[in-house]
Amino acid sequence: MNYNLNNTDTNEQQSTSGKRLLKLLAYIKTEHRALLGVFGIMVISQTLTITVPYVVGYTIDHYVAHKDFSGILRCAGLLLAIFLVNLIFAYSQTLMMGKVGQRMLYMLRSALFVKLQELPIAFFNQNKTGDLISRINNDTDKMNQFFSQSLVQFASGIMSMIGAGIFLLSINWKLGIATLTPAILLLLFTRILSPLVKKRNAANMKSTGGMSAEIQESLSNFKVIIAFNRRDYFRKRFDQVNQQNYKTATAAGVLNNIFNPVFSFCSQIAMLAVLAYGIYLISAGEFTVGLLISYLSFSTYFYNPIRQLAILWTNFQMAMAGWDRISQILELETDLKVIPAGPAKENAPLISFQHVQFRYADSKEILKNVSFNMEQGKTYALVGPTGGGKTTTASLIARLYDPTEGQVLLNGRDIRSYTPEERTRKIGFILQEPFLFSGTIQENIVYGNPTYADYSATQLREVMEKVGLDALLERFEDGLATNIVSGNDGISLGQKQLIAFMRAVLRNPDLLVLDEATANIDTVTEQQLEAVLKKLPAHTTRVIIAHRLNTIENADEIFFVNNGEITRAGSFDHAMNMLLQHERNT
Ligand SMILES: Nc1ncnc2c1ncn2[C@@H]1O[C@H](COP(=O)(O)OP(=O)(O)OP(=O)(O)O)[C@@H](O)[C@H]1O
Repeated sequence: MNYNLNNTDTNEQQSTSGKRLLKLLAYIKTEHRALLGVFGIMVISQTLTITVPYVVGYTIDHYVAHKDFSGILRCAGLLLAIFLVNLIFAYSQTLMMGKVGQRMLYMLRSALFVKLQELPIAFFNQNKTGDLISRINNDTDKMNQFFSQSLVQFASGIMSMIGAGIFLLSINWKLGIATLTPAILLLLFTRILSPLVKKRNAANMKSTGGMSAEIQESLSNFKVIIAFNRRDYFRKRFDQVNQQNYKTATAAGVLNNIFNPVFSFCSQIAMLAVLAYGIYLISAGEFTVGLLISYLSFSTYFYNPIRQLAILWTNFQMAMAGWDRISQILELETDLKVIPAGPAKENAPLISFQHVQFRYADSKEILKNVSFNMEQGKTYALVGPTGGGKTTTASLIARLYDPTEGQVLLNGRDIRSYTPEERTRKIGFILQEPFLFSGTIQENIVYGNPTYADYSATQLREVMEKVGLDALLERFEDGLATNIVSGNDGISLGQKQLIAFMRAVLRNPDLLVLDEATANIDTVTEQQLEAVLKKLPAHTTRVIIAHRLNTIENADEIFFVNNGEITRAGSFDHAMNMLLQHERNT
């Protein structure tokens, strides 16, 4: 399945953006109370604000003209009251929307993180970590900025425009039309440019994601870069993505910034129209000075929000481009679905590959029509040349991927019919490069193991002594309390493999897969590890992938994995002959 987020068809993206917007509304639905509250406050505050120019005009025509100072004072008092109420309203709105924005940020980041936990390994193979981090950090923040800062201004701007528009048309419809005509041109201008603005902002976010991926890649490989003196190479690569980001940011900026001056110009033209036509109407005796002053204020109330809307529209476009990138992840479904369990075959082997074919996305066929069985309690070894397909076979046994064709059966039942919990309880997998997270060894080895999650260090040690893991624990100075820092060098690869080994054995699985699990371990420790393997319950099946041949000497059966085929290699000597034969032929 194609999980590549940067390789989706842009047409497909555009056609679904309406649906995505609906999904965003579904997210906002949980905030409906806060949004309704803010909206209510906004309606009152805008209604009050819109009366201000009218009160000013009325004061000029009725009190200023007749030098009625008490009337002027009463009006000034009324205006002060309106301003104070609006001050309180504005503060409450900002506070409420700030919280809505933060809650949205929290919700979106959680939803993204949960989704990432659900997605299969193929997704992580096809996408760069840096780009994913950029989506979780930067793109969600664009949405937060829009909701916490821009949405209120956006909505109150529109309300102010509607109110001012009504006043402008009702006071004098001819003057009203003259004032509003430039706004219609602006609307057309915005409609024409908006798709391009969104596209350029999306391109900019994509290149920010690319830059983040580049930084992540070079920081996580800095030792190799220094060891091979490849600093210049990576500097050039970074320079390329940085330049690309600069170009896309400039291209987006050119369009983002075009609205403000054009909008200002149109509002100035509208003012000019009001002044010219208004003065003409006054001289013809059809209008008063007070009304003209009210009119000028109303046109400001109409055009000022438009100018703000230009900026807010850009923020909206950026938020939407961010939302597109976020919802691309949220919409993904894992293709490793749990299917309904069919009847299990009786007396079935533990693992059975039936006509299995497999290819990675965009790769050639890695396994071609492969069939074999693995029985309970036996030890199997997978041998073969580098890149032959051993890890791939083990990954299919653990259902890290599904076969492209054919079936993998676990205890006679399609492996796809087991829930991830059932499957991981049955199958333990020690990867070539084990994953450890920051915490103590104890936390790392009871990871995902509910049986020992609440055990004290002493209780856990007792369990480990019974299965012979205590000898391995002694390799660490502070035993179970030894601190691990993920991604840090305080621990060797061999030590990491030991911890992963202890973690897998403690889960007491029916099937234990060791993928090069002893490749970085000294011979003495390897013997200790073998002793633990021998002490495993009789029903435990072991699948060992190893290049070091002594590791597989005691296997009950050896499979030779090469060129898409898996062949029973029979005895150890026969397997060695096959390997040697292969080396001679290549
Ligand atoms: N995530 C992936 N995406 C695409 N191709 C892959 C991926 N992982 C492995 N391959 C390809 O699949 C083939 C088999 O790889 P695999 O890791 O299974 O071999 P292996 O026998 O375990 O090799 P090694 O002994 O070096 O560990 C190789 O050609 C490899 O390039």
